[in-house]
Amino acid sequence: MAESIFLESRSQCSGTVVLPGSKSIANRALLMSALCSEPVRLHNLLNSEDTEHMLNALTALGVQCEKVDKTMVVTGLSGRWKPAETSLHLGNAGTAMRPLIAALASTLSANQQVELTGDSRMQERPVQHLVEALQAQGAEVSYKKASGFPPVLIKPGLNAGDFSIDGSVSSQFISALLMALPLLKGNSTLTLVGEVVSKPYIELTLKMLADFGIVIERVSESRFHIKGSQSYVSPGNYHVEGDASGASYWMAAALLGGGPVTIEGVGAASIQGDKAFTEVIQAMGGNVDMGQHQMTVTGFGHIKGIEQDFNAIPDAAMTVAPLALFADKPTIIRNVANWRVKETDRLSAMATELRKLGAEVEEGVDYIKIHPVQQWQSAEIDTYNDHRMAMCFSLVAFSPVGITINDPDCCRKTYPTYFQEFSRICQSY
Ligand SMILES: O=C(O)C1=C[C@@H](OP(=O)(O)O)[C@@H](O)[C@H](O)C1
Ligand SMILES: C=C(OP(=O)(O)O)C(=O)O
Repeated sequence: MAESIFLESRSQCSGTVVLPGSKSIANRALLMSALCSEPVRLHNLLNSEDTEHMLNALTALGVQCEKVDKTMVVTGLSGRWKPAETSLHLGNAGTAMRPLIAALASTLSANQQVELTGDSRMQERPVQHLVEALQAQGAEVSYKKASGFPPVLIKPGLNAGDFSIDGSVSSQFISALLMALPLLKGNSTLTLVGEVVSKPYIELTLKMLADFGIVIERVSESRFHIKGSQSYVSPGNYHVEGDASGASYWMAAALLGGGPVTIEGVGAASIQGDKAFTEVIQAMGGNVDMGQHQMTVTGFGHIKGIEQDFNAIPDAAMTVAPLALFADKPTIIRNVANWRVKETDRLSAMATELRKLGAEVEEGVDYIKIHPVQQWQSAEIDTYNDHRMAMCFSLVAFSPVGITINDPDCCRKTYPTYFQEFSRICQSY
């Protein structure tokens, strides 16, 4: 794709979008399948940079991943990885890095060691809480560069026992432990400490673990009992539902462009927390007709500013920012401090780029307040190698001035076909 793309001013959006598979579900399903001993046929697996990294890593560990028609057939090794020593490059895929740290620490056998590394941004994204939780139970995980960040070297040595994990920076640390601890010899407990963020992703992990035959006993909101020596059991076939975070852009486009837009792949039956973005769309003035696995969104030409705690849906929350530019009053996106440790510092990047359009923006430690634009300025938007920055700012095409987006191709992390789809359903007349 071009280095930048100019999206001319649009006024309408209608049609049907079939969502690609969810990144969060795809990378969990790949890892869980790799931990089975019988094949799993994964349907509607997302094909994107983040899933490529997980697939390549599992393949390097000896897992057979074979594309048969539209299905990915994964034949796992129950954690009996093949190489004695290897280094795995995981790009900037948090859903690969964090779960693999814990899974490998739990399964490597004597004389095996694995280095996990990633791109330059991954080397700035924290893993300290997870690594400390593992080290406290004997894991040999060491930092190869900066303390607290990838790359890490993992050796065997982790024991079952009483684990405690700080969940205030990333829920991925908790998901990682929930997936890994059942593999240890011996029973464990897991206690969550700190103000846990992104909670629905923990529920997603628990639901998927149950689908793969793993039993986790939740004794309270923040405490789990986890039996050891469990085996992941192949469900045979596993369907990856559409990406609910990706759906947020089409819901927003329908709100701005009137709709109706039918979004297929996510509905009331979804197991992803980001389906709650439908409530945000309604609060901002849209209508959502929910089916079990799809929805239809309509807008009415009036967008309401909102103030809300978005801690539970940090990814979809970014989509509120471009909508706020068109609203009738200021919008405040609250409690999103961990935006700062994702693909880029999203609070800072969002404030900088929104201001280029003529918006008055206040950036707090853990919030952003966005005033509606009075006078649109045409701008060239930088995307910071952050797929969500690129996808969010496409929505500014509904302004009278259109929008230029630099490096739109960074959306390949989770949604490679995004801009083709955008041009297909968002029209200029
Ligand atoms: O577990 C997951 O699949 C994810 C959890 C969230 O991260 P944090 O828990 O770090 O907020 C989310 O932002 C990320 O895109 C995917
Ligand atoms: C934070 C994100 O990704 P990751 O899975 O790398 O954490 C995201 O997709 O918005």
